[in-house]
Amino acid sequence: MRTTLGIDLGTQNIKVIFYDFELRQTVASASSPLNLYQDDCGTAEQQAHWWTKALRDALSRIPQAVKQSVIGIGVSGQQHGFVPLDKHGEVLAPVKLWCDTSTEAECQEIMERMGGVQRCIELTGNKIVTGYTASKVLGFKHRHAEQYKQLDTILLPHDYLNFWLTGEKCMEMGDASGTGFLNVKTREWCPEVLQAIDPDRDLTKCLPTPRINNEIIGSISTFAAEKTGLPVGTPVSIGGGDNMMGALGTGNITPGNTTISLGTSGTVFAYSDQAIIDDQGNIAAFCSSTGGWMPLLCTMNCTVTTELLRSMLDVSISDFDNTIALAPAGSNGVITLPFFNGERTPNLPTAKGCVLGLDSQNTNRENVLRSGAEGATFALKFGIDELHRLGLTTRQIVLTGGATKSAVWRQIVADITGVEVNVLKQDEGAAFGSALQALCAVLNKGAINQAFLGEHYIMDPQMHCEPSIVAGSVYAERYQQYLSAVKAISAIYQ
Ligand SMILES: Nc1ncnc2c1ncn2[C@@H]1O[C@H](COP(=O)(O)OP(=O)(O)O)[C@@H](O)[C@H]1O
Ligand SMILES: O=C(CO)[C@@H](O)[C@H](O)COP(=O)(O)O
Repeated sequence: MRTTLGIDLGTQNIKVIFYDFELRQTVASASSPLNLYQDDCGTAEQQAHWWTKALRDALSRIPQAVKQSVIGIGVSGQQHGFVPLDKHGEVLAPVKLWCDTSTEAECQEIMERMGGVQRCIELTGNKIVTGYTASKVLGFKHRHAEQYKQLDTILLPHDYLNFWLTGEKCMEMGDASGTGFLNVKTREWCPEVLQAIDPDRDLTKCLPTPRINNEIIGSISTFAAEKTGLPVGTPVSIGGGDNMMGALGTGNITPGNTTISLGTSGTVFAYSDQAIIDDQGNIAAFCSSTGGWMPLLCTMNCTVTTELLRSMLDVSISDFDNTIALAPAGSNGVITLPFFNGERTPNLPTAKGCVLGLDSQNTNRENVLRSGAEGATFALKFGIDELHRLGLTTRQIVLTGGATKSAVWRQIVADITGVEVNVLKQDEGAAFGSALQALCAVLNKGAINQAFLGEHYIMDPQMHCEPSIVAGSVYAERYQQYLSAVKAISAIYQ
């Protein structure tokens, strides 16, 4: 048996999958949950050592024979988080995550110093929105002046795991494009943003050069081998942001494909062989990890919404589908605006979740819970519309992320978007993508192409969903109501 290991550092859990590339199947997998520290000022943090502990925990449940079969390892991770290291490689502070909105004032401060939002988009391809790394670095400077002086290296979450596994500090172009300080057109750090963060210091000295090739960055150190049971010397590929690895793991490596991820965040993204810059700033102009670009819309409240409602309504995950199946498409008029953690798109960092349309007849668990899944999906339908506005097309949607396991939610995606939905047999897109990247790095000289990978993308016919015309017409009307409701509450939360 020969496998590659894909590791995905998500927000709610870390997953490991061992992919037997000869049999084309996952032979072992495990996940371990992660805590998240949040407060009512928008803070969302994790400790970097929680990640390594969870990784060790997940790997401890994999048989040693499977671990010995690994010929390459790839790491995927939640984007944007800021891991500040001192010169000894020690982490200086808790990691502010992609969903931390506490540095919204710093987003504004950076863009004002750069000459405004449009200038920022002109220089980097993106505006600095809540969650991107740039504002977290300035927030760190403001609030932890002493530790900021000791800042030696800026890493992103998956870079930190790479560092822990191999001792190498590096960055990958796709994940680097989510910092806010990369010019996505030239693929170089943008001096104007870095100076807006700190005019007195050359922050490029804290940044590893972003790498564009899917190369091997190092190998499992003796230290990491002792902690994890992985064979010392196993090659580790560069990895990438979870959406970039999700693109690779859902076959989204050529134009014309669309992926939706139903995870803690909701994302919708496409592949493009040229930079797609949105002057309205709804679609992020990220780089892909496969040499192109990855226009993406991210919402901060996808399964966040269903988890909160599920917990309030006391519905177990195994009863989730049965419960929401009791409500019809459109949830009998209940509409949830899912902004429980504030929101990035629409740009409403201080917004709150709102449940609208309740009356004496429709106030029940099934309508409210289903409206949560529908609201989170309306937010992603907006992403599809925005991609179309920028000239991209959608032939099919490949779904990934934890909630892909919900058959009812899969159908909701097809019905709201009006597009057929497919799921790969290897449905853990980000973990699978990093396992495939490791495979390409070890056996295909880093080249990622359909010719080498095509045979690994196997659709699961049982997960396929065709859009329903009847449900689609209910949703078309409800979507317009959703958009009007977002507009109405924007006035309250702006
Ligand atoms: N059967 C299911 N039905 C609905 N939602 C599910 C189901 N299984 C998992 N989920 C959701 O998926 C979430 C985890 O998604 P995942 O993509 O792993 O998140 P992340 O990568 O952000 O940590 C869970 O918290 C849960 O809300
Ligand atoms: O911020 C973004 C994308 O811009 C998020 O998609 C994060 O990358 C977190 O992903 P999940 O934990 O939901 O997988």
